[in-house]
Amino acid sequence: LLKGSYDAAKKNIILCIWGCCICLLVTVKHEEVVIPSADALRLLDFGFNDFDMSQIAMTQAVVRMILDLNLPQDFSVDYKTLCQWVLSVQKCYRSNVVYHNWSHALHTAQCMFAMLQTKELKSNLSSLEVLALMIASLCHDLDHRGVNNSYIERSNQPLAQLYGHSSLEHHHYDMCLLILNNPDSQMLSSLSLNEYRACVQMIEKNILATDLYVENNQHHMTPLTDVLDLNRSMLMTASDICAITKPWPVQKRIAELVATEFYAQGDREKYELNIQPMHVMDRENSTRLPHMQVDYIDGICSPLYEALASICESWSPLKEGCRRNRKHWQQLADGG
Ligand SMILES: CCCOc1ccc(S(=O)(=O)N2CCN(C)CC2)cc1-c1nc(CC)cc(=O)[nH]1
Ligand SMILES: [Zn+2]
Repeated sequence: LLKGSYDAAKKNIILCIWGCCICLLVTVKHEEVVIPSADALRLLDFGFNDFDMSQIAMTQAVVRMILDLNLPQDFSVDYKTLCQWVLSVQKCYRSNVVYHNWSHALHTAQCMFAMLQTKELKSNLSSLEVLALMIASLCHDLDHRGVNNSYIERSNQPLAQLYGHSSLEHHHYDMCLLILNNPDSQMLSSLSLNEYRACVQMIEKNILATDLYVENNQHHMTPLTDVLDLNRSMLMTASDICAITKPWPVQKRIAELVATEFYAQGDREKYELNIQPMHVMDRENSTRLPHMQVDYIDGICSPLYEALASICESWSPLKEGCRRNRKHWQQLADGG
């Protein structure tokens, strides 16, 4: 009897080892064969755009970026959880929003990835900081409705009741945590408690940093504010607004998407809320668009990209792209 059960047990063990090998092979093969390389997807190129990519290709691009940053190895994230997490994030962007959608999230994450992969940055950021920056880049506009904070506050949407200022950014962060804590997509499940706390705290700061129009004047920042926080929010903003640095045909097309979304909000303010929309959101001023873009570049974009290029030479393409687009917008503003 003993001998028999021993043989049966041995057979089971061999079977299950075989099983593991097979599924391991499939996983490795699956990962190796299906996900194109960063070069093939042009993920290291600041001129990257995802206009001609299918939903699947966009998912693969995110998986490739996370794999190339060694994050699954560093934080023992299994491949299935990684794919589930990416797909969940992708699903929580609204396809009926013309600008603040999954394509914008991918553009933001790809710019972050290209900056992170420069030799200067690779060395002096910890893997945990890189993880927090990539998660925040992908999640920073989750479930965006195509309207800004002031519309939400003035239209008394539930979100306004929920949060005071920066209501949208708080909502994006909450959605990000929701997905991270969902059993099938727990990317952070292997982190220690301290690592987890540090990571979600950085993710919150990174997402709140993308509220472009919050007063960032110095007296709000405590004198001891960690310079790295400032740098992290500079990296987040640089990635968030990277469309202004893209080749002119790409910048022109994205500006049209931004304008379409802004004017749709302006229309809703006029006809639903009976209030006068902000200058920027009123389609009556659409002839002023090139002037506004020049002001946008001079007021927000150039100072940021000039500063970044002075910190890290490899980021100069962002500054140059922004300068080229300013020339195009200035020509249009001059009636060119
Ligand atoms: C393209 C339609 C017009 O787009 C703009 C018009 C004005 C300004 S602004 O910096 O002068 N400023 C913003 C703060 N408001 C409170 C006052 C006005 C920015 C943009 C703009 N923003 C983004 C980021 C979403 C992308 C983009 O390409 N352009
Ligand atoms: Zn954004």
